[in-house]
Amino acid sequence: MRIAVYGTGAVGGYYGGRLAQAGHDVTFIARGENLRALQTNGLRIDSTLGDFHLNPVKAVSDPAEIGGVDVVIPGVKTWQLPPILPGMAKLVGPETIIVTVQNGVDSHLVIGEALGHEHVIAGITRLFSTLVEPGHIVHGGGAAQFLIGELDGSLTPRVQRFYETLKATHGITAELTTDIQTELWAKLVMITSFGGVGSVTRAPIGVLLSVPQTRALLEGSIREIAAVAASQGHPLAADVLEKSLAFFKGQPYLGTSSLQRDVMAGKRSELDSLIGTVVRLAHEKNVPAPVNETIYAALLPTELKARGELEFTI
Ligand SMILES: NC(=O)C1=CN([C@@H]2O[C@H](COP(=O)(O)OP(=O)(O)OC[C@H]3O[C@@H](n4cnc5c(N)ncnc54)[C@H](OP(=O)(O)O)[C@@H]3O)[C@@H](O)[C@H]2O)C=CC1
Ligand SMILES: CC(C)(CO)C(=O)C(=O)O
Repeated sequence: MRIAVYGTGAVGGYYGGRLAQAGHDVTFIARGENLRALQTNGLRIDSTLGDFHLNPVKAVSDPAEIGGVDVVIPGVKTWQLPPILPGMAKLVGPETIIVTVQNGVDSHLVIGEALGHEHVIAGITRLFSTLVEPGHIVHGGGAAQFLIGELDGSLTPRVQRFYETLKATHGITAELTTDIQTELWAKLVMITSFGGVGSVTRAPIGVLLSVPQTRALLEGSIREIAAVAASQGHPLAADVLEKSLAFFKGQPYLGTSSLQRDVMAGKRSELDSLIGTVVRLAHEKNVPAPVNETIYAALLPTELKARGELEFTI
């Protein structure tokens, strides 16, 4: 299968690396030091599911050098998606599928509006991965899940084919769903509560669960987002709270989310596409969301600073 990974960071690099390791024709699109490292030393992945080093790898800066592929995996953060859409168009032929991996509930819409909804399959990834230095990814924790589904729920040959490809790939736990929209909301519940409470407290998940006050914040956030999901026509299972808490309990004591790691590093984060989306939709539908509103407000000053829209030093 011809695959292009647009944005070779923690997630795109991990899944693209595994697919390349399995023998697929994968080209990585990267920039800066990361591109230079990939072109010079290849892609190194240290993973609890087995370390590997791909050298050489196909890595370019300009998607026009690749042309149309079977599958595009955009590996960038949500706020980095709009600038890459013109480049992504160069990878898309009549049969190309674009499979999202982003947290949040609207990356598939952003891409679909620009490049055609018919090309987009939504995906959800669950893994703990970090680009620790250019060309070098560390995957910790357990399985690296990749759940995919057509947006209308149909089991088309193309979604089944990509599912079978993922399933046959070592280091990827593939899942196929007929209700990806609800799954996106279930993931939003989990990542936004975990990421939001972790970001304001600067504490890992083991601590958040063990301190009654922060556990109450987690639970309050989960309940609010579940109510927002229902208001959007995606009611979640009645046990969403229990399931989210069970997922958190299964994580290492020091586990953090990608949102929290970005906030703590002073980098621009996915605050707007995660907590911001919850707050905006709650307002629109008059759903009470005091926990998420407070977390959003508390994180906004440092987020604006990271975006260069506000300057302060203390
Ligand atoms: N990390 C994780 O464990 C998980 C992350 N996710 C989600 O996956 C998505 C990706 O996150 P993650 O992999 O952590 O992010 P990373 O920051 O590690 O990776 C994004 C990569 O895309 C590159 N990039 C951005 N814009 C461009 C561009 N115009 N041209 C070329 N390369 C570009 C970045 O380069 P540069 O550094 O130069 O900007 C970076 O290398 C997010 O939506 C996140 O929420 C989901 C589950 C787990
Ligand atoms: C759920 C979690 C924490 C791991 O997949 C995640 O999505 C993230 O870190 O962005």
